[in-house]
Amino acid sequence: MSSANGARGLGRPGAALLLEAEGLTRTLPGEVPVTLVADIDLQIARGEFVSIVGPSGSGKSSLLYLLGLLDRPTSGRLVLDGVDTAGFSEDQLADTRLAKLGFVFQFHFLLPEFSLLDNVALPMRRLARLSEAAIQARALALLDQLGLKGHEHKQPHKISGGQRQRVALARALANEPLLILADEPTGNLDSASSQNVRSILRELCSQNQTTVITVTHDSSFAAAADRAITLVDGRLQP
Ligand SMILES: Nc1ncnc2c1ncn2[C@@H]1O[C@H](COP(=O)(O)OP(=O)(O)OP(=O)(O)O)[C@@H](O)[C@H]1O
Repeated sequence: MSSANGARGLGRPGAALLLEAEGLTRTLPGEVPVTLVADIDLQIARGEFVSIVGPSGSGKSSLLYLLGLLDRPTSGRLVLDGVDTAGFSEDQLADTRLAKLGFVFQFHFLLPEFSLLDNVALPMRRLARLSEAAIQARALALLDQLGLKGHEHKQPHKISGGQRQRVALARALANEPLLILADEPTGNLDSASSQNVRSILRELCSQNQTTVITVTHDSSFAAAADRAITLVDGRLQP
């Protein structure tokens, strides 16, 4: 991990840019408007592993939601994979999230009535790029890769918390995203499971050139990242 924030430049000079934010600001309207994040300038390269750190309430999740197209900025620009997202309709945002992004949250958000296999297959079925046979084969391969072979037909309540988080990770990887956004992905896990999820994310970056941005309070996570960026009161620290 670099010691400096490197917030305004790429963590890997010369690497291709995946994401660029310029003056990104999100204010909630109201009698007293609340600014969640302000004037965020940030460049993230393909294959970079970035962790967002900072005190509670500093705007980390708000920034992650903006970068993941789950929320819209009130001002500023966000370019993802060479495309300015400013004029995107809700459908375009949803399509981009489905095709290019993968999400992992502190809570797994697996569908309880679905098998693990169907949970992982769901984003691929929505994207509809593969045949049903190929979708099932890929879901099985991902579950296998994440150490869940033999559990495919179980429902999420039949496996452990660490296993559920690995299923959530398999689901996030289903459509081969360019970028994984993870909000406290190890927040509910014991230390062995945390270590496991952390090394899987680290490997993804190194082997597949998948970019990972994670919000974390876990100092081991921040230490495993290529770069940590720090938010205080909604602003990036230089
Ligand atoms: N919908 C909302 N309405 C009002 N205030 C909000 C809303 N969402 C977030 N905030 C406030 O915006 C600030 C940033 O919140 P955010 O969740 O992004 O911070 P965080 O750094 O992720 O916090 P934590 O580490 O505790 O999860 C906080 O002060 C929070 O209370």
